[in-house]
Amino acid sequence: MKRTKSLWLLLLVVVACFAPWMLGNGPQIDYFVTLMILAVSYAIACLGLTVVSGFAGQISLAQAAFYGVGAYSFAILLVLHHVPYWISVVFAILLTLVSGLLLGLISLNIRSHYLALVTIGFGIILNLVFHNWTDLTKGADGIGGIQRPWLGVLLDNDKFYLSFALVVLLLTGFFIAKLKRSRWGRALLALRENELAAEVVGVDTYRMKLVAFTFSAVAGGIAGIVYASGARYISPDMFTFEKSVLFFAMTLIGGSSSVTGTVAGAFLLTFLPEWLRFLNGMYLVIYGLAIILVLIFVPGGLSGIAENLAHFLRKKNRRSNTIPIGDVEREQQKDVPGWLLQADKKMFTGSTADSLLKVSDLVLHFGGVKAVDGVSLQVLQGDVHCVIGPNGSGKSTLLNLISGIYKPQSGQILFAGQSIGGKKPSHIARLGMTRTFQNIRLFPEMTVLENVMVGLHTRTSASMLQIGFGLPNAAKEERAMRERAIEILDFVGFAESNQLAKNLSYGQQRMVEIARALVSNPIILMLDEPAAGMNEEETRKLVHLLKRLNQTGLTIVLIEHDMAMVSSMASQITVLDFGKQIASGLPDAILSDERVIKAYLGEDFEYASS
Ligand SMILES: Nc1ncnc2c1ncn2[C@@H]1O[C@H](COP(=O)(O)OP(=O)(O)OP(=O)(O)O)[C@@H](O)[C@H]1O
Repeated sequence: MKRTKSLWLLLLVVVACFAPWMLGNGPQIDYFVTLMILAVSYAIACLGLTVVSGFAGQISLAQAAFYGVGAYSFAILLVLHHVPYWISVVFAILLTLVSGLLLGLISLNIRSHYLALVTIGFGIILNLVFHNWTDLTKGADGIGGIQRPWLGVLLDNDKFYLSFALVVLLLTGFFIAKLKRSRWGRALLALRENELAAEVVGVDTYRMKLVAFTFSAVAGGIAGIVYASGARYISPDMFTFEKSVLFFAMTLIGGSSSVTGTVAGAFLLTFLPEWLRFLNGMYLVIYGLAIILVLIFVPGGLSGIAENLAHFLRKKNRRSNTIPIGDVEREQQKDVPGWLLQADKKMFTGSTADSLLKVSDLVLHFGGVKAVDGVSLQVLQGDVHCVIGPNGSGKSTLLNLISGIYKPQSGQILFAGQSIGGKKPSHIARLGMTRTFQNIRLFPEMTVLENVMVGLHTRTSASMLQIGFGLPNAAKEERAMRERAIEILDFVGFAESNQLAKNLSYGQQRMVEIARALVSNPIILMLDEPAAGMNEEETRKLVHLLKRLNQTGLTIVLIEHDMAMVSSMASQITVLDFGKQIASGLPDAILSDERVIKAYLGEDFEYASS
């Protein structure tokens, strides 16, 4: 498979090197070659946008600014300061990297349309710099006499330069395509799909945003260098806000998270105005209208059309092979994956007698609402510790505090002896505490397998460069991740994992969320009302699964209203009411406690000790 992809790349590089020479000669061809060089540079810039907007879901309207930073810093060094060609290239890329990092840092806590506005402002400021810092940039006059790379005479020929630019585009495209199918790509997609869920399974979303902005800036910078060297002249008019909008439109029309789609979109929107020129004054209207119609009627862009077609053809020939969620017979025959066994967890925590999780006097008030008001509890290794209480009593808030979603106003949370109060959710996940949500939070546009593989982000380490350049250790790690995710999915009852998470039934989605939380082999699994919305059969399977997991030594914190489930599973119970803990201890004592019956269980509750 890997060899096939490398052969494809080689073949395309060969085609890119020779195709321009097949074009013949003449002024029309010269113009076509010039446009092709422009389109290639646009496509590289748009690939950067694919990473930040398509993968990571961060709206960026500053891509023309990075295109400009790359072009200007390269031209200034090369032409005005006579720095050698490749040293100018390296410094120009480093400068765009820094500017991308800067925009990323500015944008960390800003979302949606506010983020779009910030990126517009960033782009406008840089364009003003290109225009007005005349000592540095030569202002509106621009910089001319930009040379081409080292093959001198040969690259002076536009056709040869086009071959060179096409090879740069191919390498960038392959690098990004590889990235998309890796731990980095999945983490970026998870950030786009559900930022909170990504954080809770261990993806450091701040870091991912910085990575996305920096990567997109570098691609923009490379594109700017390719353009500047190709056109031999640059001026500020080339790097305006309108150009950023054009890049955005190209990416959307192509299909924002598709590499081939983005490249197709860039070429289409570069050549479309030329094809429509016969319409004279009307061509811009038709061009604009065509873009609007595509965006309205084909929201997935060109790649969306191709995907739908492929999906339709595949569906025609396929039977569903997803194992129904209630298939307990099958589940009982499945072994618990070896890596989920207790030995690992003992090693991590030392003694089994220690309390794994200790919460003391935890407080979080929302204005006048005392959501959590001085709660203390201890979870021992191997426990199923249930937290129960009436609606609004503070159970989810307690879990949000423990998993790092909220910062406590006071009190302490110790996990395996370490204070974790106020730490980021991704940090807590890395330590070995994972969770599911009351309202399921999957990554809907990702497949079941990808959803679960995101859960392994904290347990893997291949760098972007190792992945992009296809180094063996990265490929090996990717295979191991895939195997492990398939193993845990198989264990929870999924034989087929290539469907999108959004297409699953409610009960199946719950199971995928649990598999995603389990795949990193956590020390504690925290579940917020996992049986909510499940039918009897699904709940039965869930209880069976959780019991088996607990038997492997997995410690479970369970918030649940289903008292049959609580009674059958709990080894300890904590009861909350109005944010206060009204009882905590063994199930026998708690479920027959007068205060608990009065506040929550009701007089009709009958406890059958198991
Ligand atoms: N982000 C928030 N901002 C303001 N108030 C909040 C917030 N989150 C929770 N609350 C309030 O805190 C209280 C406790 O809510 P919480 O969701 O923790 O209760 P719960 O026991 O999990 O309830 P349920 O069983 O219905 O899920 C409620 O009054 C709720 O309205």
